[in-house]
Amino acid sequence: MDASLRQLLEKMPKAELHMHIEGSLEPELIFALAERNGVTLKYSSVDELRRAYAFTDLQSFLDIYYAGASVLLKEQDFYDMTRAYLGRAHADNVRHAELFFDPQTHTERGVDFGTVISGIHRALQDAATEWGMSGALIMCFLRHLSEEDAFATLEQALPYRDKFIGVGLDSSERGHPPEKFARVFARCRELGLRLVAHAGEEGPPEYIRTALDVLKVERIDHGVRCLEDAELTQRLARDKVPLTVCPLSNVKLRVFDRAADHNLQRLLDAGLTVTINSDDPAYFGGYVNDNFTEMFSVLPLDQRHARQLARDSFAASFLPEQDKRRLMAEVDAFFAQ
Ligand code: HPA
Ligand SMILES: [Zn+2]
Repeated sequence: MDASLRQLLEKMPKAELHMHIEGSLEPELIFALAERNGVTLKYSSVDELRRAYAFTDLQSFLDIYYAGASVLLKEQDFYDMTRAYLGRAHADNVRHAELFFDPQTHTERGVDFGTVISGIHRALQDAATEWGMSGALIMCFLRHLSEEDAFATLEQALPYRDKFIGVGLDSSERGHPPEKFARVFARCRELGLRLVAHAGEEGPPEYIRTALDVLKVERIDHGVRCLEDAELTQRLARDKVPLTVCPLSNVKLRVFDRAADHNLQRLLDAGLTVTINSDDPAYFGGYVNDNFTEMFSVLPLDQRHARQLARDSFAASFLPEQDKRRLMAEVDAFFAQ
């Protein structure tokens, strides 16, 4: 890729819409927090932990990801983790970040819901004050757990309703179809929450369809397997349902064998609204700009694609309309230079 295209990708204003905050925990921070909190890890060093990041599928990643999150106990731990991510995102010129968090990973270990959300939220407030970066939180339900568990989590979340804008669905996809959470999502909808779900990452296109029809989600996280179903692809294009695509994640979790095999270009050619995101940057080998530069290095994408991806990152966000328009105008001004 030529240097000027790389510069554009790195410097253009962008939003990140698919990032699990627990997936931003770098091994160094995991060890620092383990020491601070007296938590014993299965790994004896940062290097040994990093060497364990050789995943074969989604589940092999999730096992290590949940183990890493076990060092998070105090409000300050959640703050420090989020602060570190936002600093990296700011350096990548992320102007708006919608972050997933997994409360059940923490409440299961006896950490209070309020501790989790308060620490993450305080870091977002500081990033807004210091860097003018906006942010929002999306609470994810772990789909390998029960509907009852999800309802209990929603109850715990309600006193903090002002601190998150929506809900999502993550963790082990296969065998846990969206309809398992139909009633929880219906309740969240009544509460005025924004709705998203992971679908069509490892799971079949059918899960994308039921996420739309049964859960009534507004965006699909990943969704890359939609291309296996022509009618579904047409529907996604026609209805402008955004897909939050995470290229390095897809390669690390073997959804595609190599970056060059990624279907990003075909998704764009099909007229879909696509955004590029980092998913779990500490585990998958890069932050959002690394995802952009990798895809533009191996696929025949050009400056027009870059502009479209930047614009659509704001268009697909849950920002108020006037903020979307302002940020998309900034993208246009940036590319007009
Ligand atoms: O990519 C993912 N898929 C499902 N669950 C997850 N939880 C963190 N990252 C992911
Ligand atoms: Zn994800």
